[in-house]
Amino acid sequence: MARATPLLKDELDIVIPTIRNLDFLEMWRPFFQPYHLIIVQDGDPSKVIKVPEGFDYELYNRNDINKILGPKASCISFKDSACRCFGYMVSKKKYIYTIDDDCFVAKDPIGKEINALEQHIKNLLSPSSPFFFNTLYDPYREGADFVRGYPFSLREGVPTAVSHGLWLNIPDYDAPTQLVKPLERNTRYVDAVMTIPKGTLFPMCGMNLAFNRELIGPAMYFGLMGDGQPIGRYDDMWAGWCTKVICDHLGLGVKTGLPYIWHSKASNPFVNLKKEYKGIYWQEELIPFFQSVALPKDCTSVQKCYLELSKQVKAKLGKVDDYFNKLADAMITWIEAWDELNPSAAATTTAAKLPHGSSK
Ligand SMILES: O=c1ccn([C@@H]2O[C@H](COP(=O)(O)OP(=O)(O)O[C@H]3O[C@@H](CO)[C@H](O)[C@H]3O)[C@@H](O)[C@H]2O)c(=O)[nH]1
Ligand SMILES: [Mn+2]
Repeated sequence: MARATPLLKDELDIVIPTIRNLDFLEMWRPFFQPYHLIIVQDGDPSKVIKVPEGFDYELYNRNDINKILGPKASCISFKDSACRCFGYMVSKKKYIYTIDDDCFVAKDPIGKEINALEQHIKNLLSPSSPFFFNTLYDPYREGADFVRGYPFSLREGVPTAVSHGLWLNIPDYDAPTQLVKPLERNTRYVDAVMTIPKGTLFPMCGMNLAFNRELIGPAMYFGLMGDGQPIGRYDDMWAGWCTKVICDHLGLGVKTGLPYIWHSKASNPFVNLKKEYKGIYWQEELIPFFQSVALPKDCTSVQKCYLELSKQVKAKLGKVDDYFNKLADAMITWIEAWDELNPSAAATTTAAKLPHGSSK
């Protein structure tokens, strides 16, 4: 029987930020080989990154990024995994999956290898239900449905923009938690996918993440981190907070849960603490800011939402630290660069029809 064409084979790019050889791909070969990879090489551009034979990929190092973006390259972080967002920008595909190079194929409770990419695709291709919580989790999953009392007017759901996967073994803990619980491993496999309700923020981890680039790509800017910046390991968090408020505004869904990957390497908690510590107290001001963000009705595209967000970041967070003035400017540069590299798609995302006529 002819082998079925892998789902979204020509509509999805896999983006990998890296500072090392990509031997980890050997384990993913059965699942990733049919797909195009975009490798964003961080750090020393003269280092040669070895990619296993048989993968179709494009690789960008810092020299390439500077050449392609010119002065706008200033918005792409250096010496931090945040550089991965350059891969989102240069991709021409509808979907993105991004994974770290210390993430491997996990096994489910019956020992079956998990095709994380396949599960993310299922998550992205089925609707989300942000306006009313379904207690039986994902109602669109085989063998589940909406439970009694769930309004029929809401059962159509909304388009899914983001699929946030999880991790067995090394959990994505912040440095203080890592220091207090150095031996803790995540062994709990929760067989669930759920939509994060509208109005609720979440800590988006970039390790095992997929999204619909056409719906939400311009919001997936992994904020300025690494070399020359006062903070690290908040790039994905920043992108997640911006993405969620924009998804809520445009009536798009964000899911979390399956699939799991096996996260193999715990990074150094002391190095992590140095990177994170400002973020640990800044976020006590950032979260109330994002919770109070109101985007005007005329923000009908991701780009317009993002530029409005940048304005509010500068106005309300610039006083927290000058870093946020820089970040607000970098957010604008990111959109300019995005639209330069993606002219046809620029400013096209329109607000999905909100059920119940609900609006901001
Ligand atoms: O300077 C760098 C360092 C690393 N990378 C690449 O980025 C990912 C993640 O690196 P690593 O696994 O060492 O980091 P973690 O502490 O486990 O995870 C952090 O990364 C983010 C999640 O993706 C988040 O901030 C933390 O969870 C690997 O692919 C490295 O090769 C890099 O590009 N530049
Ligand atoms: Mn890691």
